[in-house]
Amino acid sequence: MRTIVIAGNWKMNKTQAEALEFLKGFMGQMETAPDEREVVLCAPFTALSALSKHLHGGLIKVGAQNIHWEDSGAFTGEISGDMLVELGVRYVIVGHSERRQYFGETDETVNQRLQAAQRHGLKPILCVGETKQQRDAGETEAVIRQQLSRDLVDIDQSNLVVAYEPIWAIGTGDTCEAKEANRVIGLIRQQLSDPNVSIQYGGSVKPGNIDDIMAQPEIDGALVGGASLDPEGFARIVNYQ
Ligand SMILES: O=C(CO)COP(=O)(O)O
Repeated sequence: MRTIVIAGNWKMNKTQAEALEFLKGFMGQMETAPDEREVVLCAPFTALSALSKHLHGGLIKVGAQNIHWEDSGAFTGEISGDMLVELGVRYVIVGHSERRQYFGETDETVNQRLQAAQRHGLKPILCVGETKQQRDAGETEAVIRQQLSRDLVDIDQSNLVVAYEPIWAIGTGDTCEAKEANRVIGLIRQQLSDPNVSIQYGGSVKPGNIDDIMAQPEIDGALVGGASLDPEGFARIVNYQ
């Protein structure tokens, strides 16, 4: 059975105080959320502890945005699996295009981070997707095939979420057409050995397009950036029809 997973990626937004303020608005609107939808808030490291305390193991899960592959050591600025687990974290985003683009993340380090997440019992959300240039050159399928084949070496697919995030659709308002996202996600599914992996779409998901996206048969959820910062908007996304 494929689980529906709707995750907010707050990126480098919200102080601890702002995260708690968000929860106040968000929780009030979540009472009617269908039980079978997994809802995750992927917050900055500094807000994880406060979020976990307020959510104490309820319907909404806490996620991080990165994890180092070693358990400890001389890795200035990094964070380990043990540190995340201690804070009540359940999910972790790995290989987001912003980390690949700005922080030198490679398929090899993405694979190592995925392995570390699984070793610590965290569910990784692996992000894959093509640039505009690659799409225009007709390379979408090849790029994604290569990312998956390298990122997923020795990864247990029964504890994994994949997010298809076309880079040209991130933060641009230029959402990938729902049918096209469905097509690419279908291709991603063909490359996975476990048919039950949840595959999300990410890239300019908004309250106004979530219903269309979630109506697609291959799409099992969404990874939401900007629109997850607003409690009412994100509640509307979680409560898609
Ligand atoms: O990068 C994203 C989620 O990880 C998508 O961001 P936006 O929803 O702001 O386009």
